[in-house]
Amino acid sequence: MSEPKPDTCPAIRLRGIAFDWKGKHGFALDIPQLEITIGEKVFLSGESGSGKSTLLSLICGIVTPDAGQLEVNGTDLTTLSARQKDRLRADQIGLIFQQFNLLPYASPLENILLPLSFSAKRSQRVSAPQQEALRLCQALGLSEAQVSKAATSDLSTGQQQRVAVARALIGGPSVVIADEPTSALDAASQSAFVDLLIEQVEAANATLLMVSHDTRLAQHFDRSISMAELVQRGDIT
Ligand SMILES: Nc1ncnc2c1ncn2[C@@H]1O[C@H](COP(=O)(O)OP(=O)(O)OP(=O)(O)O)[C@@H](O)[C@H]1O
Repeated sequence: MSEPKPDTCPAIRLRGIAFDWKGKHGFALDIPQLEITIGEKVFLSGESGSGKSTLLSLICGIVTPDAGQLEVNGTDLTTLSARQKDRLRADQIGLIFQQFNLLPYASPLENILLPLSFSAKRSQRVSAPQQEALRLCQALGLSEAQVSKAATSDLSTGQQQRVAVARALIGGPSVVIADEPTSALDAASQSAFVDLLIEQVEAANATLLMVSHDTRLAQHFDRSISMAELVQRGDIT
């Protein structure tokens, strides 16, 4: 179930998605269609509160649509149990959060290796985990001394962001989802960080969907879409 299908199906495919956060003033999201092909790097923008994070949560299987189809590598998440969705997410999706969600008192290396303990599939793809973590860190501009620090909270914001990327990429997930990963960085570092992220996503042959408010970053991507476009007329690939 949780192995990517080897054919030409899109990495992400949504059809007729309807979702609302239940409650008195529940926010509703309707997305006629969205298709992201394997290896594509897509930039997603939208006003605050337009539903970007909600859409990412749907794609990751964290929340379930009320209607429609939502496929990741050809598997329709709406047909899976909660446990199967957790497995698919652990095996196939690398996540980078706005606030990094790193364990502050664990070392950077321990943080990076964490996804391997949640996914046998990702673990199997890495024969020497420590070396692979160091290789990723080196590619992302983190020195061995920085990665070897006792606590991740001892690193700078930019360094922690790189740790978060290495954690998302380890074990070769086929899809990388990044929610405002540059918001804690200064303007000068943002562009360089996105270049680095894209370079590593390409090296891993992964698909990238990144959310940001900063539309200047869109130029680094294969395609840029906005929530307004998605919701009003659907996404045409
Ligand atoms: N867990 C939740 N429960 C109820 N409502 C929620 C929840 N998460 C988000 N919402 C609501 O859904 C709407 C869209 O929020 P979402 O975080 O998806 O937007 P966003 O475009 O990512 O915003 P921002 O750019 O400010 O992060 C908001 O009205 C928000 O209050």
